[in-house]
Amino acid sequence: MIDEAVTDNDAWSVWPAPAKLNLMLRVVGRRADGYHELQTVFQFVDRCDRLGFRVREDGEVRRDGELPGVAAEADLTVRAARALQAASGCSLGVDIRCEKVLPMGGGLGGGSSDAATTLVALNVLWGTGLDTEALARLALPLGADVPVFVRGQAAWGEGVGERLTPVELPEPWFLVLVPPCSVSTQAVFTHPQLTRDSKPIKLADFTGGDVVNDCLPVVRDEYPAVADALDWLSQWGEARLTGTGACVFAAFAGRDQALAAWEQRPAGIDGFVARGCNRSPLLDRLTGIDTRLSSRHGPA
Ligand SMILES: C[C@@](CO)(OP(=O)(O)O)[C@H](O)COP(=O)(O)OP(=O)(O)OC[C@H]1O[C@@H](n2ccc(N)nc2=O)[C@H](O)[C@@H]1O
Ligand SMILES: Nc1ncnc2c1ncn2[C@@H]1O[C@H](COP(=O)(O)OP(=O)(O)O)[C@@H](O)[C@H]1O
Repeated sequence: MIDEAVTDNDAWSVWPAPAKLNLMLRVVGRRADGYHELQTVFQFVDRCDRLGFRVREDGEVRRDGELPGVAAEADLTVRAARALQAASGCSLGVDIRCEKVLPMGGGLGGGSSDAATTLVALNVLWGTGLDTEALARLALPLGADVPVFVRGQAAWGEGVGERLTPVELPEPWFLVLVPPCSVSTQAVFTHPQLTRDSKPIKLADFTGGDVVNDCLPVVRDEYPAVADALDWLSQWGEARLTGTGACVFAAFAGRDQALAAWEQRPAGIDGFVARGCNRSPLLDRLTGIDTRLSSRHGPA
């Protein structure tokens, strides 16, 4: 986290890195390499980390500021910048600032989104000119969720999340709760009780109401704070887990209803209200249509 707010000016170019929600998640198999085959639906929300980039002539990639628990060399923004340099032969470098808004390890994909925004923004700022397919190929080794952020469209995802089919979904308001615990993705996927053989479904089953997250029973059992958040949220509608958690969410028809529920939250729980978006704020930034961020920036 950096003290100085990231602001657009002559030197720094500022780009959003939105969160995602997994509106459902089925674990339908396990590959030889231990990774799990999933079916999931990704939708973005207009709650974003903010990344600042300042191009350097000397080819160095540097993180400007600290991110607690993440060394600069392990930072997905730094790794993404290096991957783009290597793939394109670009001799330029960059300073990268990250104003962290999204909780880390919460199933909102903040780190993956930061990586994707770095690829998309530097492709413009460095003039490397890779097309979306090439950027998505660079994205996958950085993390299973990075390609969907590069493409920037709500999607039906299969495989480990790399086989993506764009979908048009309702765009409700969400109340997202951030329970005071961190869930390890790896721990959930290696848990002996995890269901790994769910029957694959079709998109129509999801739109018809099949919104199960197969990770939920394991996460509920292991993390009482997540169970409490789900129980509280379920008074307002279907309470769901995003990814492997820890964040949970429920959909509301309007912002006011979501905010009214938020006002009544139990003590000691963090969270926010945000709008679901089929088109990511990153894609809007890329095409210069930046209206969603300014008009829809979620409260709380
Ligand atoms: C589950 C999902 C759903 O969107 O979200 P999160 O809860 O992490 O946000 C993702 O597939 C997570 O993607 P991502 O967070 O990029 O995972 P990675 O860093 O690639 O993997 C972390 C670890 O989880 C396990 N893993 C991950 C994805 C997968 N399909 N099968 C797995 O078995 C592997 O042990 C891997 O070492
Ligand atoms: N720029 C970054 N922002 C957040 N996390 C990062 C970043 N770079 C590396 N990481 C690592 O990635 C992990 C997963 O982060 P994140 O994508 O936010 O959560 P999740 O995968 O649960 O949605 C973090 O715990 C952190 O160790």
